[in-house]
Amino acid sequence: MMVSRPRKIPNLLITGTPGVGKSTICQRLADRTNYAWREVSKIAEESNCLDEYDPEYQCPFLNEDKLLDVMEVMMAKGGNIVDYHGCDFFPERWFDGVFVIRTNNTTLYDRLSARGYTGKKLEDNIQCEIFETLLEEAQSSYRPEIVQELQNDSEEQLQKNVDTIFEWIERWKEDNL
Ligand SMILES: Nc1ncnc2c1ncn2[C@@H]1O[C@H](COP(=O)(O)OP(=O)(O)O)[C@@H](O)[C@H]1O
Repeated sequence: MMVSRPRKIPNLLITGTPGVGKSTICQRLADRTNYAWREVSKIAEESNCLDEYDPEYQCPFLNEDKLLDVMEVMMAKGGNIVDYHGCDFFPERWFDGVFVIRTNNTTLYDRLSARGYTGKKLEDNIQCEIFETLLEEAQSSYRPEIVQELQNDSEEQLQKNVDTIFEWIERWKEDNL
């Protein structure tokens, strides 16, 4: 049996509806910390964790079990910034901090339209943000004290969010020496 040891550096989960700014935040954080930015969609694609195409949502089904096996090794030592628009299937023990990124509906609509989303895909993602689906998913999957919601509509908020997460990392390291 694998014995789990405490991590010296934390693992973070950055989650939220597509378009809220997860990648942008992760990129800046990774540059600043040298932690590994784990784009789950990319890992799934590169590691053949995608099953057949879902015509309704215009994206492939994710083989979650296979993906978790692939990621387990990466997560062991800490120093990971995991980026995904879902969070309830990861093991709770992987994460020390969970950040749910939020964006107001009109801004999100513009960002997703600019990305080429239309029709049901666009509407479903806007609904997902309106109904706070990812926030609820995070709150029901992780201890409330490790879940933080960050509003990310403007460049000013973007910088503030990166600072907030960076400071959280520094504090976590001090508290877990
Ligand atoms: N705080 C922000 N202010 C303005 N534009 C932003 C902000 N955060 C992200 N964006 C822009 O919104 C779009 C979607 O961001 P992205 O990081 O790709 O989102 P996600 O990874 O959640 O899908 C990109 O064009 C990005 O440049």
